[in-house]
Amino acid sequence: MDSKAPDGNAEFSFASNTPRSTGRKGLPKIQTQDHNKKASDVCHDDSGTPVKATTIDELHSLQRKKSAPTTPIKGSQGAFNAIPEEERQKQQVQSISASLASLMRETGPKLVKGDPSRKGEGQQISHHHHYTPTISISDSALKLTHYLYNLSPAELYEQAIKTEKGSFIASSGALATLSGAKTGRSPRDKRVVRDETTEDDLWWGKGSPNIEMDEHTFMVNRERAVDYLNSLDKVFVNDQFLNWDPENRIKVRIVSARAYHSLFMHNMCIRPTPEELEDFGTPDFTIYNAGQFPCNRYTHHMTSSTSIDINLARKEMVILGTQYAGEMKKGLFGLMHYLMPKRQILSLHSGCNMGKDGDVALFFGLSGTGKTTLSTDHNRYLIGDDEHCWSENGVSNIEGGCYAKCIDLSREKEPDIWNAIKFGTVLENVVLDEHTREVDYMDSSVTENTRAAYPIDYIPNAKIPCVGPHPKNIILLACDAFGVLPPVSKLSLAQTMYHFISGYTALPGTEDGIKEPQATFSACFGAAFIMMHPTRYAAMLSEKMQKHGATGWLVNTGWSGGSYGSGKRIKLAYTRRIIDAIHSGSLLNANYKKTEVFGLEIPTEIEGVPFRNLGSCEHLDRQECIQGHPIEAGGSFPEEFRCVHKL
Ligand SMILES: Nc1ncnc2c1ncn2[C@@H]1O[C@H](COP(=O)(O)OP(=O)(O)OP(=O)(O)O)[C@@H](O)[C@H]1O
Ligand SMILES: O=C([O-])CC(=O)C(=O)O
Ligand SMILES: [Ca+2]
Ligand SMILES: [Mn+2]
Repeated sequence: MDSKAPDGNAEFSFASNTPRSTGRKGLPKIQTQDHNKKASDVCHDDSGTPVKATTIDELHSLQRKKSAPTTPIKGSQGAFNAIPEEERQKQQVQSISASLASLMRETGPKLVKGDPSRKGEGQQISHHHHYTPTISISDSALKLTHYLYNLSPAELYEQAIKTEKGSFIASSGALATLSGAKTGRSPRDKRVVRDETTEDDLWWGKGSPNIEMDEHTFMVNRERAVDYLNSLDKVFVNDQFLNWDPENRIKVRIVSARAYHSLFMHNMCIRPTPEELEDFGTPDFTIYNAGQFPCNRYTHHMTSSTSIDINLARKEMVILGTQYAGEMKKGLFGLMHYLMPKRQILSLHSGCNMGKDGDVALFFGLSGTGKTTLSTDHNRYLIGDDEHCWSENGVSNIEGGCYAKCIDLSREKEPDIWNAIKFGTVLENVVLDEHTREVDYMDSSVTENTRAAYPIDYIPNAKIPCVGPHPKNIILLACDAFGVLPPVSKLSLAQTMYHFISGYTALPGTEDGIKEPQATFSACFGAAFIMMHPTRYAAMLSEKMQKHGATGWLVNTGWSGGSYGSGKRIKLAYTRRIIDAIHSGSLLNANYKKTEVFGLEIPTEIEGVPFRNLGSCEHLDRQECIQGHPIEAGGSFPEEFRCVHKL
């Protein structure tokens, strides 16, 4: 990465990276009529060229074209140290066998690549083993496990629809699916192995998100997950990357039972090119997702049927008893919160975008405060919506996709997210019309925490590769249901650190079982994911902000001047204008006054934001109060209306 301004710098130049935003010149015209065609050429049912197949099976085999290799197969090109395709397949089977091996038994698993229901359709059966579907083998040592490796979205759709109840193709083309009983993360069931490696490095005890577990218990759960996965007909394997910073890229393998999980991770992690996949080798970290299978409550430490276990020494994570896909995403984020600070790189629960002049903004905030919504800005380049690293070289996205909340989603307010919900996108726990398969985003019958997971390039102005220079603005988002915080305030470095460490928000949570708004203080705006003590991250943030001259802001995306129940949430359109004024630099130069309560610097006015005293609820518009309070005639600003809400 390079931290220079975009002018003339390929790394940050947009023209080559965003062809979608430019005009589509030079596309061939579609021929709708062939004027040379004579009337006698008109096709009749029996006059077409017959299909080149004599049986139905042959016809079906014609339907599937063999993908041309995207890179020449090196072996056949006579390259020197190239591995022949057959050898590469053998290595892949060995690598995945090693991942799925029981640590207690000497035999197995016996792996076969391909779909068990499509025997003979071009699947590669590993040497010696032959699938014998007529014999039902109960002995795990003899049973074969099929694995489906880095399937494409289309293949994963088919798998999901064939075998996972609750999978539907929504009218938009997205794959609608259910995550089962858990529709949010389970932070009370997130455990981390405490051993010599982690004893001193990690944050333990009161306030820490890391519930400790011992190595032995981890192995019990690991074995349980591996046995479960091997007992299935087939498992999905994804080999992918984390972190767009090439120097700090992490290789991850996800072994899962559901096509939904495989597609989710396909979208959320960085997708390797075929060339990169050839050299993938051994993963740096492996997730075993056996979420349909519970943990055993007789097992030490288990307090429910759910356990999400991280073992940093073994570089493994085991998921039992929850199918909520966000556990995988956030489990890997936890890993980055451990690995990156060890390399002096700050990991951040933040969104990130960049203006046309290369000015980068970070958006911190707890779940639901607006990181995804506000970083997805049609006038700026999206670097990422949720997880980033800030290194000596600048910022890089950890992920390859976005995970947007979609409750009450509308095309008008969030057009880019709306348009990203199309073929390939996973739509979790939404409600759809049983006939038209149209999604009702207002419907929270399954959960308030409905989600869409899509590859970042589904956003037209995504910045690929997802890296950028050092941030200029650090925007702390708080969704304040109590209406205490002003809509925006400028922070000193000390105030930024104070708010970063306390991480205040009050909104309906993502986490399982929390539905009513409640005040939350979550260190680093993501205490559930940090691994070390919050001051460690805060110190790095402070140091980086000082070094690169970044300005801190506190933006309230919730209620202001009146609490939840007595008004409405601040309109997204107004929040966007506040954010625009931060990006443009106009807010930096505005007039400020200090509030008595927090000593916060509050701008006296913001262009396009119809309220005058930003610290109280005299917030008026020509037509309405920003918070939806009733208005009456006779106010002094802007002309004649006044909000009647009394503080
Ligand atoms: N004034 C506002 N500012 C930002 N978001 C708002 C505002 N009013 C309503 N919203 C809604 O709040 C939600 C913010 O969710 P968003 O997905 O951006 O959260 P997030 O911070 O990315 O959370 P997570 O970390 O869980 O992904 C969206 O549904 C958005 O439409
Ligand atoms: O992890 C999830 O479920 C969604 C998310 O981004 C968060 O909660 O911060
Ligand atoms: Ca988000
Ligand atoms: Mn998040």
